[in-house]
Amino acid sequence: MTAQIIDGKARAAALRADIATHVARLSQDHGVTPGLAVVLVGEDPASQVYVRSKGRQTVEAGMESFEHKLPADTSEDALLALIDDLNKDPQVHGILVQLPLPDHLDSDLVINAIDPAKDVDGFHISNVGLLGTGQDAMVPCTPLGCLMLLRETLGDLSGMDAVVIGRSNIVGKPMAHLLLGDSCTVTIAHSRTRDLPARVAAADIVVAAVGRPQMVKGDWIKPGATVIDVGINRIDKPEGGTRLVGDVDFDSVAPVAGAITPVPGGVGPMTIACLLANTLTACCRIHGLPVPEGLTA
Ligand SMILES: Nc1nc2c(c(=O)[nH]1)N[C@@H](CN(C=O)c1ccc(C(=O)N[C@@H](CCC(=O)O)C(=O)O)cc1)CN2
Repeated sequence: MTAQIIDGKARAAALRADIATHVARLSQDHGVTPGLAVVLVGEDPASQVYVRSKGRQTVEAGMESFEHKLPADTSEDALLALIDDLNKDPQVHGILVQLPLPDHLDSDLVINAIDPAKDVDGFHISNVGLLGTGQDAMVPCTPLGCLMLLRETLGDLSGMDAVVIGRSNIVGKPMAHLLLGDSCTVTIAHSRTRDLPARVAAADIVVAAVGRPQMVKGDWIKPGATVIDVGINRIDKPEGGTRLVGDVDFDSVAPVAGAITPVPGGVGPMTIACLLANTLTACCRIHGLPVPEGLTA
């Protein structure tokens, strides 16, 4: 068996095109343009790339982009004051603070200062609680993107056995809640999990979000399973230079799995497309307008 390659890049492009259509209609019919504010503290090179992509794709979708780039030594008070301004700004419907923040800043404190209605990352404790109790929440972008890819690949997920490897607040935990919401039987595995290969071998769906390059091997995988690789790891190439790999050993897993996301070009592009989806959702909710179908969990 050779796995179907799940083309996240193409799926993300289609989602962005759909969002752009809705944004144009929103402006025309209601005179409202969704606005996304992205806050970057410091000069982490990867974060700079992601923030640039977010700004570009926001504008391409017809939305307003507000970028706030702050020096690495920005104080917590200054950052909280900026968030307070953005919470009050009627042009801003979505607020995102790029992570990781420099060590002297308390991420939880900063995230929980964002108005939950504008929390397009879905990291605010209110949105975490709403998702955990099956209510309408802003859903974290990466897990939302994974869910969209899974539904498109498999259709109804009900009754399937899913393993989520990784228990982060950004991916692992919300992913598990989303799969549970779609009536999967969910195992959350982590660094202390005993006999991880055996647990993975029992799963119809494997979501790897552990941050360890090529950890999940082909002989762990149930033949025909769907494998979603959230990892983005840069490793050295034997001939010099570097390349991106996921948390899944693609070469050994692809011949066994039924479907698999590549890295790059799988989950990553869906993260930013879902950020735009969440911004449109937040804008509609704030203005009391119906949220277009297909953007939320
Ligand atoms: N506030 C947030 N911070 C971070 C998030 C997040 O969702 N919210 N996620 C990650 C980084 N991230 C977006 O911010 C992100 C990561 C990767 C990609 C992506 O498209 N990756 C490409 C490869 C890119 C490359 O060449 O390096 C791919 O997988 O094809 C988009 C967004 C941490 N911080």
